[in-house]
Amino acid sequence: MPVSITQALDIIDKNTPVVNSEVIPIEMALGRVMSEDSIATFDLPRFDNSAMDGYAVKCADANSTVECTDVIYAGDDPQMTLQPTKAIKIMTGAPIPDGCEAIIPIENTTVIGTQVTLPEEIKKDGHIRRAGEDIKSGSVYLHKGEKVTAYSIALLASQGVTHLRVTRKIKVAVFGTGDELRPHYEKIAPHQLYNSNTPMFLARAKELGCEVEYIGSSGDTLESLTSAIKSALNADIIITSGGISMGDRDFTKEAFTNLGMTLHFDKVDIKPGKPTAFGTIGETVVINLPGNPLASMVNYEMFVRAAIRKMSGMKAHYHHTISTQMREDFTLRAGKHTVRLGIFDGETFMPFTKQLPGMISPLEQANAMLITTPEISVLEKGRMVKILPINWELTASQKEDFFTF
Ligand SMILES: Nc1nc2c(c(=O)[nH]1)N[C@H]1C(S)=C(S)[C@@H](COP(=O)(O)OP(=O)(O)OC[C@H]3O[C@@H](n4cnc5c(N)ncnc54)[C@H](O)[C@@H]3O)O[C@H]1N2
Ligand code: MOO
Repeated sequence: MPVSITQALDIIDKNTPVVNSEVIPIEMALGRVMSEDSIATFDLPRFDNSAMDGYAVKCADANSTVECTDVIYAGDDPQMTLQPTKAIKIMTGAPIPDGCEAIIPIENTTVIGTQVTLPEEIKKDGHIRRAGEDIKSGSVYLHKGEKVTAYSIALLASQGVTHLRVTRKIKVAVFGTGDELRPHYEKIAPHQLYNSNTPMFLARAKELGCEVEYIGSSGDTLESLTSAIKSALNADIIITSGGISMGDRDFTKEAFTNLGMTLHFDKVDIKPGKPTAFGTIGETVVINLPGNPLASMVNYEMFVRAAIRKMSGMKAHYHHTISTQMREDFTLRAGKHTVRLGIFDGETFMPFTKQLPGMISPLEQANAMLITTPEISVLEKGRMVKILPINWELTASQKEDFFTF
């Protein structure tokens, strides 16, 4: 019995372990997932400072002319106190002197020699950046389970952090099965075909932040499959394609089971990609995808991506959708949970009219997919639909329903 897409995702979630962690320099941490919270050890900004090049003044001196003989630069440690009827010239980022109540930007003053005429009104705290207004000492500024971005790195650097604990890179091993498959760098006979799935799996795993090992392709015999699997067993995730339906030489599942794989499901109620299987050998996750390129890509996006996110320790590891409208009317065959690839243009979504499980070109053009429930046979122009983006990561920390019905 096939499991539903939702059941399949639940099973993957439950049976996919999070990889262990390592400590690395922040410069190397881009795209990794935080294994612990980062707690601020000091306020940011660290001290009250000026947001403008201008004058440190007192509010009571508004609408008068004050004397200025001192100047404070960024990086100075000013041991001075501002007195009434005086101003101290100050640069952006410089610590404000004691007694300073506001900063007046240079362009709002009139300066003649040491005499500075101030505006009619001075707002208390104007143009002063207060210590801790960005991050308070002791607060959590990055959370366990978050992906490290360029901006997380900025925060870490601003706290003087050199290293952080993140989950290690996930090791993915990929291979295709089928005697007809040949690597793209060889000459082939007219009855053979190039293995396009394996390079696709490999590139996609890299895009998703994994380390990848290319096992190439295995023949259709049990022996050949067993040897390919054995050389992949040090991986965290093994992704294969082909050899999993009803054909006389479809031995993939058998070869994995012989090597100790617990099979958690071997069919999903999804079109295309019904023969998708998921198992585990110890801590290693195995996903057998169908050989048909479009079916394997769709189920990679649906299931492999979910497993990678879960394994990486991401808190927001569930698929997240965009709600949009149909660009034009679209008819499809009812009766199945169907995935349609298409293009989201920022306002509307339009599925491709030509999409068959063996095709490759739609994979390259699509940037999103839509999943319909069995009763749907037509999607009218303007109808609200939910889509899963392919080209960018949109994730949720709560499980979400992503079907269009
Ligand atoms: N009697 C039945 N036949 C089939 C069923 C079924 O339920 N009953 N399901 C069909 C469905 S749905 C799919 S999908 C395919 C899945 O088949 P396999 O996963 O066993 O894949 P293969 O038979 O090995 O190959 C299918 C197709 O894809 C091409 N292929 C395989 N690997 C690659 C690769 N690495 N790169 C490019 N192309 C690849 C292969 O040459 C075949 O054309 O089964 C249906 N049949
Ligand atoms: O999964 Mo198959 O590609 O549905 O025909």
